Amino acid sequence: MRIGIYGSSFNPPTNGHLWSANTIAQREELDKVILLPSSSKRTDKNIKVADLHRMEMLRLAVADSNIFEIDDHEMKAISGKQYSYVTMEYFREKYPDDELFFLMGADLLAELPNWTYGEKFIQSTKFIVIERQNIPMGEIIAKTPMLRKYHRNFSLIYKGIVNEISSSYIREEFESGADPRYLLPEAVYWYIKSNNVYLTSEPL
Ligand SMILES: Nc1ncnc2c1ncn2[C@@H]1O[C@H](COP(=O)(O)OP(=O)(O)OP(=O)(O)O)[C@@H](O)[C@H]1O
Ligand SMILES: O=C(O)c1ccc[n+]([C@@H]2O[C@H](COP(=O)([O-])O)[C@@H](O)[C@H]2O)c1
Repeated sequence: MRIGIYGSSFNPPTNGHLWSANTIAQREELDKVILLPSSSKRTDKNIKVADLHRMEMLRLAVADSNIFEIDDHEMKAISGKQYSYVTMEYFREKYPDDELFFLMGADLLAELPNWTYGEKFIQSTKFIVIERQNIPMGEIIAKTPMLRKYHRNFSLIYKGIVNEISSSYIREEFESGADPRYLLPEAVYWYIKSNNVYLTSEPL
C-alpha cells in the first residue's frame, strides 16, 4: 500500500487540510492518508485547545471518508517533544511492507533542514509537498543545499486553484464573532458552536 502521513494541530481541521490531502491522494495514487494530530503538549506551538476537542473535531471531519484514518500516536505521547523523524520511524515499524510518504504544505519546506534530525529525516523520507500561495517550491529546493542534495525524495503537487483556507483564519473568525461556516466540514462547525471551542471575545 501507498500511505501518506499528514501531521497538523488540526485546530480546527479545515476544508483546506481535507481537500489538499485528498488531492494528493488522488494524484499520487495513495491508498490511505493517516491524519496525525499533534499533542497540545507540543513545545514549539501554543495550542490552546484541548486534545479531546481536536480529536473529536477530526473524527467528525473524516467520519464519512474511506481514505482518511486518524492515528493518535503523537497525541497520546507523554513527551511534548514531537519530532517527525521519530514519528516516521514509528510508522515504518508499524507498516514494514508499505510505502510511506510524509505530506506537507510548501510553507514548511524552507525550514525542513532545521527540524530536529533534519538531515536524517530528509534523507530517509519520501515527501509529497503541496503548493501554497506565493511559495516557489522548486526554487526553494534548488536554492537550499540539503534539499537539493536529496531532491529525489520530493514530489511536488501544484494545486490548479488557490485554496488558502487556514486554521488560524477560522479561529480568528470565530473569536471575532464572525461566521466561517463552509470553510470547514459542517459537523466540525456545529461542534465548535455547541462546545464554544473558540470563545467569542466580549463586545467592547
Ligand atoms: N489550504 C491549504 N493548502 C495546502 N496545505 C495546507 C493548507 N492548510 C494547511 N496546510 C498544510 O497542513 C499542514 C499543517 O498545517 P497547519 O494545520 O499548521 O496549517 P494551518 O491551517 O495554516 O494552521 P495555522 O493557521 O494554525 O498555522 C502543513 O503542512 C500546511 O502546509
Ligand atoms: O520534527 C520537527 O522538528 C518538526 C518541526 C516542525 C513541524 N513538524 C511537524 O510538521 C507537521 C506540521 O507542523 P505545523 O507546525 O504546521 O503544525 C506536524 O506533524 C509537526 O509535528 C515537525
